[in-house]
Amino acid sequence: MDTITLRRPDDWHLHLRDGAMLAAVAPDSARDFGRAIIMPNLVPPVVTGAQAAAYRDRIRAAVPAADFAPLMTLYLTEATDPADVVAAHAAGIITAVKLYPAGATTNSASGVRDFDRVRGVLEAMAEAAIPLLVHGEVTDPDIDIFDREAVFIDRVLDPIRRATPGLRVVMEHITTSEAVGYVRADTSGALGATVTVHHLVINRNHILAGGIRPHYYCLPVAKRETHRVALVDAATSGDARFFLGTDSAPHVDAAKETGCGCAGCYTAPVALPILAQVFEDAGALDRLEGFTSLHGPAFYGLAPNEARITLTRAAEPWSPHRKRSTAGGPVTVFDPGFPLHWRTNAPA
Ligand SMILES: NC(=O)N[C@@H](CC(=O)O)C(=O)O
Ligand SMILES: [Zn+2]
Ligand SMILES: [Zn+2]
Repeated sequence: MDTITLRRPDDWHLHLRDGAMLAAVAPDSARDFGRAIIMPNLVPPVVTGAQAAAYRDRIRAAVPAADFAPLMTLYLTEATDPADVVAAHAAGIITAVKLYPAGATTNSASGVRDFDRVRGVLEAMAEAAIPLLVHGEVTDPDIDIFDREAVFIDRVLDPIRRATPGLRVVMEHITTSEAVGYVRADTSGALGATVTVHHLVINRNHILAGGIRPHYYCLPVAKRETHRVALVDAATSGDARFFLGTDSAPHVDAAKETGCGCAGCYTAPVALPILAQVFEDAGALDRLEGFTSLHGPAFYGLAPNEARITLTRAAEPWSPHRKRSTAGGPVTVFDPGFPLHWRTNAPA
């Protein structure tokens, strides 16, 4: 039996939803993670500091607060008031601001259409060192869905960064070798990227070959195998610009297994066991702690967690719960397609 002990991980991209779904899923993240960047794409979205504070309090009420800290974000719209963003950050209510191109993903209808209209907010954020977190896909219907991330980098992200010197940016849930290359080529020190668990494990064949598998459908959609390999290489390289953001995104089965299914994979309950296997297979278990627990805090200017978590590898695989039950119906837990030998010490 092997064990590894890590500083308690953080999740730098997490969807906890609200209400009954929040109550059902928040404990899964709080068990293994010390902090999480909470995505603001509720319906309606979290757009003001006051709304972020209220949502933070609902999250705190849903989990035993002692060892889980929600780090809140605001959803950037063309009507966002720079002064509200700066004040919410100064008051410690928010950690970052999230940019969704309008229509790019789940609950993104209020996102940005005309990037010139958020220029003032972005400049205020650069000034106050507030990170911009980016869902990096163009929404132009003429652009093939598998190309939307790469095109976003050229058409949107790079121009925004050039126009806003000093702006700290996290490319969220990267899925392509182009994104890995863009981060690696950066010399500003102001660019990072989160990598999900599922994008380290699946490629587009998992979604489409041999039958359509809605629980592997997420956005950005998984790409071909060469891109998955590039992501594993980035995550296991020790490069501190890459860190874990699970993008754990629960939807009830009824919303996934339907004629027009929602995007999102629910990975929180199995994220660390899967990651340990990915890093072991890459011969990089010694770099797991950097990816899960050190690089993210460093980018955000925070100390790593003091608490530790132990992962144990047993010869016999264990079987995670396949469903998380919620008041709205069951949510399917992500299946990596390989046996899980690693397990966290926290109660399952
Ligand atoms: N990743 C997803 O496929 N879905 C996320 C939204 C997002 O992160 O883009 C969700 O909120 O369900
Ligand atoms: Zn997204
Ligand atoms: Zn997300």
